[in-house]
Amino acid sequence: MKYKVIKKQNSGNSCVVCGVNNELGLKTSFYELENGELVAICDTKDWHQSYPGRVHGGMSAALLDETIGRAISINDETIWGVTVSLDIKYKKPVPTDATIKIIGRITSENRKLFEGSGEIILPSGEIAVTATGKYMKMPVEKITDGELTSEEWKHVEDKEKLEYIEI
Ligand SMILES: CCCCC/C=C\C/C=C\C/C=C\C/C=C\CCCC(=O)SCCNC(=O)CCNC(=O)[C@H](O)C(C)(C)COP(=O)(O)OP(=O)(O)OC[C@H]1O[C@@H](n2cnc3c(N)ncnc32)[C@H](O)[C@@H]1OP(=O)(O)O
Repeated sequence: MKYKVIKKQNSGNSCVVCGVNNELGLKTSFYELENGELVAICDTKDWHQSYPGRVHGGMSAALLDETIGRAISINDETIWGVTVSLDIKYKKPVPTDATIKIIGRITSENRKLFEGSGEIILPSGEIAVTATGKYMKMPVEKITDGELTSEEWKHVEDKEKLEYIEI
């Protein structure tokens, strides 16, 4: 199904998942959709492998962790969190040199914690990895011991603006 993109989220600078200046990272982009979910898109590379041709399970976990963790900011971009637990199920190999999508959503929230779920979707449309995660809400100044500078957290325009994403 095709969903309208409501907003592209900001990118980090050095983050292994979303950092635009991390040459070995996944350089993932995140889009808020009309259905209230977050979708991430990235190109897996040879240097993200465990076995040849297969993305390292830790990279898949990092992608799901960040996608679920970012989904909380769809309704309030001042909420940040740190992961307290993450449960991953690897159902199919994720190939290197592929464009993959990662979906994340929030399933529950209270004053201190939030929980969510997500999936990695292969180019074929098959679900390769699923996850559930729990996060503790924390002000960004407490997470980083620093300021949220425009270098560390910025809007990056796509070469071609994505209007819709097919999931
Ligand atoms: C400045 C620039 C920044 C720009 C950022 C750029 C790029 C970043 C990329 C993306 C950013 C966007 C969003 C991404 C979101 C997620 C992505 C990945 C996030 C991570 O990659 S993050 C790394 C891994 N993660 C950690 O690094 C956490 C390490 N850990 C701790 O730091 C502590 O563990 C802490 C603080 C969590 C708790 O410590 P604490 O001392 O406060 O804990 P304490 O025991 O006192 O618990 C207090 C109350 O929480 C309850 N509680 C605790 N744990 C619980 C659990 N598991 N389940 C249920 N309840 C729990 C207790 O029951 C108690 O409740 P009560 O008060 O009611 O008794």
